[in-house]
Amino acid sequence: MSDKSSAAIVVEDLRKDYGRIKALRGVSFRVESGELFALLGPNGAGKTTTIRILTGLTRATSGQAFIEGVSVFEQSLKLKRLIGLVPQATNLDLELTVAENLFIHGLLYQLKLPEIKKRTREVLDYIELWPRARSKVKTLSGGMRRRLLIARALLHRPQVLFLDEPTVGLDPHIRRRLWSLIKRIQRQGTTILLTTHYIEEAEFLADRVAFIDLGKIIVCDTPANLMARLGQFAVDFTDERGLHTRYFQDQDAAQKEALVLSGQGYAVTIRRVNLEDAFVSLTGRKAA
Ligand SMILES: Nc1ncnc2c1ncn2[C@@H]1O[C@H](COP(=O)(O)OP(=O)(O)OP(=O)(O)O)[C@@H](O)[C@H]1O
Repeated sequence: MSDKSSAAIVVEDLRKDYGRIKALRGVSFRVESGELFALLGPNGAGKTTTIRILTGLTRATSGQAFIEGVSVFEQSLKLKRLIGLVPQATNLDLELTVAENLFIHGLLYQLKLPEIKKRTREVLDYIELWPRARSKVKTLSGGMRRRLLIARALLHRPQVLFLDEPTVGLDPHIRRRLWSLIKRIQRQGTTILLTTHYIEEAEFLADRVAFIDLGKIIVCDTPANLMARLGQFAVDFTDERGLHTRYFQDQDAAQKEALVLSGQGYAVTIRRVNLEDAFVSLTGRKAA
């Protein structure tokens, strides 16, 4: 086995059964320090289960996991200080203000009062919500609440941040704003593991992507390598059975194929290969 202490996250053969449901069937991966790693997969693939295990919210049926060399299963208190979690559901106290929500989190993490005050200002400035510090959370928009969840997860300066479907249900422009915030957090040295079923989110954000389906990782690589497996160019055409795509390494070959197909009367499009092509060809279905 590789050295556990040099990676930010090491996961070895994780299995999780919920009764007869096998949510995870032997998941293994490694995330290097400072890396942004995406678990990409359809609903029910096992993404949230993986995050819940790695953040100590659920016990695995078997397997091992280490964060910064700390055993997730044996050193849960030490683990808590190392990690921050942005859950899928907005579990903020809606009746309390933005600052009060952060204050409670600071108390739970046993931060000293001056530290809580200082960090509240810092994280709210960081996510551009300081002017709303005294607003009740129920008056914030969905995008603001999502940013506040991120600020709360960063309050105690975690080394590893877990983001479970961080932009689900948000407008495209708010999603892009969150993407740049997530990139900024990574640039400041935080290791990030995020789950998503949006392919473009993984393609845009992740240094490496693991495709997960039915509780197993199918493939794990950089977006560029995953796409290069298919080629550089895709030729789409439609017939009575639906949409078909053929892949080519060079543009000339793609253009030749497109000419042949359009000569046969098909509507044809040539485009660059994207991560969705890689996902569909590996899993045989769409992520979302
Ligand atoms: N508490 C639970 N009890 C029983 N089955 C569960 C429980 N939590 C998850 N599952 C099942 O485990 C499998 C994996 O679920 P999980 O929530 O990890 O998937 P996911 O990839 O995060 O999907 P989603 O994007 O919908 O959250 C699914 O079949 C799900 O129904």
